[in-house]
Amino acid sequence: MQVFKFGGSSVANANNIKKVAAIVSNAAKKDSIVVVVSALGGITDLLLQAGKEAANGHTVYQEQIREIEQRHFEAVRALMPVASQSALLSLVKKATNEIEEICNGIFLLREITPKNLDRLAAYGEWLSSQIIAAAFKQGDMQVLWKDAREFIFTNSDFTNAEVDLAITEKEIRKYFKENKSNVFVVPGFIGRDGNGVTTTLGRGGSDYTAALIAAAVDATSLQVWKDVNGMMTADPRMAPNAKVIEHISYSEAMELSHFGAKVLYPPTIQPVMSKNIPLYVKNTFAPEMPGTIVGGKSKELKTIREHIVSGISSVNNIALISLEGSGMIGIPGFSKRLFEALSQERINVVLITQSSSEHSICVAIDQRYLERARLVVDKAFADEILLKKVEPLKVETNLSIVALVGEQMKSLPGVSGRMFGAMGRNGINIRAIAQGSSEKNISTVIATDDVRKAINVLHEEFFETSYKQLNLFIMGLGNVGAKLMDQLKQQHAFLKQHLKLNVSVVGISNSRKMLFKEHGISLSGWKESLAAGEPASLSDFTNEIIKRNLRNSIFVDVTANQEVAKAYGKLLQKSISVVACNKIAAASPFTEYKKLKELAHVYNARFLFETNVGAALPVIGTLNDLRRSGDEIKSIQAVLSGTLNFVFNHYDGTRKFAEVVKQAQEEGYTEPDPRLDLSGVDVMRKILILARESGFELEMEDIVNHSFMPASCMKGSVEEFYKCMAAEEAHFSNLLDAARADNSQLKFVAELKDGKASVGLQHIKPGNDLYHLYGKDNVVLFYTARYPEQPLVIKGAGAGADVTASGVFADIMRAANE
Ligand SMILES: NC(=O)C1=CN([C@@H]2O[C@H](COP(=O)(O)OP(=O)(O)OC[C@H]3O[C@@H](n4cnc5c(N)ncnc54)[C@H](O)[C@@H]3O)[C@@H](O)[C@H]2O)C=CC1
Ligand SMILES: N[C@@H](CC=O)C(=O)O
Repeated sequence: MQVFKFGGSSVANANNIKKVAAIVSNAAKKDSIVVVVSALGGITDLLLQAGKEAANGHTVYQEQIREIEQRHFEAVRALMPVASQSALLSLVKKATNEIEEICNGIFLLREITPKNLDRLAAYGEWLSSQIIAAAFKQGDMQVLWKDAREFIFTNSDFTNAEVDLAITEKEIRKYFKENKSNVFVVPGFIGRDGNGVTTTLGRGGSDYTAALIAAAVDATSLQVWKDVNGMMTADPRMAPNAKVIEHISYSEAMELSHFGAKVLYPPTIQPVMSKNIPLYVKNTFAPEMPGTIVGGKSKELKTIREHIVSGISSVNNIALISLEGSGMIGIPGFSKRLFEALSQERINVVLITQSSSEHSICVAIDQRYLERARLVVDKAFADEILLKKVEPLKVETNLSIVALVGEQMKSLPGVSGRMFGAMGRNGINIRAIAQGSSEKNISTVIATDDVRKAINVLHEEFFETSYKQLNLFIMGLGNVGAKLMDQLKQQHAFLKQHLKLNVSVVGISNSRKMLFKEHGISLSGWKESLAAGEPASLSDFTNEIIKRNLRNSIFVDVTANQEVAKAYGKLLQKSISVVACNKIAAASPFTEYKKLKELAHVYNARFLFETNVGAALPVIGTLNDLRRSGDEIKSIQAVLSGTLNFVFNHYDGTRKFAEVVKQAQEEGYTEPDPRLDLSGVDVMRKILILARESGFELEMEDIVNHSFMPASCMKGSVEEFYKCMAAEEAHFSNLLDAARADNSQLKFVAELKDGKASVGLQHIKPGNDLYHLYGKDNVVLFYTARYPEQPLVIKGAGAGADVTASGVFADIMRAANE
């Protein structure tokens, strides 16, 4: 004999019931089947609402009862031939009349009791089972209908009654021994107490009815048919990549169902586990799918199992209550009194942690019972609170529990480390932790706002063999930003295939417009979409990043804007990594630069700015590697301006100096404001950043700038700057002539020596390491303790949108792989 249970959505209407009939008819060809059914989807809620509306004096309950009636009438008419409908229609009518009479009574009294609620709710399963049994009889099945109240006996704890297992098992066995049929149909969820009054087994209790029957008759299997393909590794509404769990042990299934996986009603597992009956979770709408097998032989489990963790579950509406005080240390009985107080109020304890110092006990409860808990606990410890041995109950709300479940976790060190590491890198603050010694479940209490992110982060960490999701927010879509978008588009498939990274650009902004798309902005049509976006606002953009709270979020600053640089701190504090080619933050006052680094460290985020010096050349990374390995930077000599190198390489007297500068700007080497390059400020920023990364606490004001520009050209607008350079052509040609006369080339050189930095134009002779530097190249010479005479040299293109974008891209990959 097998027991099949069909849930509310599986029997929501006639079409679905026909699918159920096909499944049962097929199975009944080989075995005798007990079918336990829920109420038609939504009917239990309607019944309870009708009762509550009546108690509140609202006549809307009458409409709700008509709706209940109509739903059942429709099912009867669609399932039964006209000639056989009348008996069933009058059964529905009789039942809805009774429901109405009960509600009329409640309406008059303006009072509803748990007993009445159970009486009302029971009509749902009773009616559905009658209709389904009649529908089955239309086919080739021999069918017996049986009211579960005749063999499920409970106490009188209405709405959540406790089953008397011994009598129930005996009565079920007796019935199925004495009655033979191909198919039995039984209403789930309902039972009766010692006085013969109807009770219910708690919401979802039909699963339990089926499990009780399966255990009592020693069924070969229990099949729970749902509208999902099985138990999932996580709630698919939260984690779109959740997968069906093929095979899971009873205790894992129990842990998962206790912690919010609504697929199985928690008490369901115990009866089948005690008899080692395999439980299948299957999909009524895709019966060909294998579903999930709960239970079975452990040997089989180990070979099938791919993952250390079986599933991730969560439960919302949690409050943490903490009892703290120095008076608790070393004195037995505090926890006993706390739990007794909670139990008196029938407050269920969901999770417990106690510090080894015994200074505090922290308990997670359903948030609905918070006020009751506060009152009862403060009352229980009133004397100690008065004597200041214990503090009044501390309370935190809007929390959730997210738990990893898996039997294999206990044999593997490092699972909790991976769990906390992944959550920490994503800025998820863990308020409390619990892990039982069985190590089947590691539970964390976190803010409810972080639940979606946490589930996805953990799913990625423990289940994603396919890919890791990366969410980018890019601000600044000018020369460099646009190239970055091109490169992301070009590499998208490669990253997914080879690095298992799915990169989505979720937000973009230039100074005019901004745009967000959670599942990724099209990398082909982004320009048009951005043009149609909403007006840009830095604060709205950054707030939106925080609000979206997506895992593996990276903010990419491709502007040259000071205000944008000021927003990094706010993002880092939310564990959102920052990748910047904007140099303003790293060249800001030392305290601010240091603070950003500290924030990144404290909040487990990355603050990366490799392109601040030498575009994509590995300058900062190399410097960091040298220092990390214990080397010491003695001095640096460098040509760090692609623009100035380009200008002095191309200025040969055949064209005006201003024209060559214009060409550098047009080719995308200059800063958005080219005066920053020509004045030497851009190079000052770069040597400042190198000095700081070398360990020196320098400020911009400490850097000596031997500017070669006429002071008059640095006043006014960019247009006036160009006009002034044209007018001062003689000044620039004199510089060139002097260098030629000295058999030298002009190079704008940055130096750091003995903690002091300077920048300025120099005559560089053939043979000098800085001499052979073409186009827009940069060169950096590091003299260190380990490179005392022959420097470590880094050389190559130091400006240009394409190379800079590739440097930004590389920083994004570094942040992603952290
Ligand atoms: N061009 C190069 O070779 C290199 C450039 N960089 C840095 O790259 C950055 C960008 O340079 P380019 O792309 O050439 O500049 P760009 O002027 O072409 O682009 C800047 C973009 O930032 C946007 N923007 C400015 N303020 C904004 C705000 N408040 N909110 C949103 N968007 C804003 C502008 O609308 C524009 O789309 C600069 O910081 C520069 O120092 C760094 C290394 C090399
Ligand atoms: N404007 C800069 C670009 C890179 O930082 C330069 O010319 O070097």
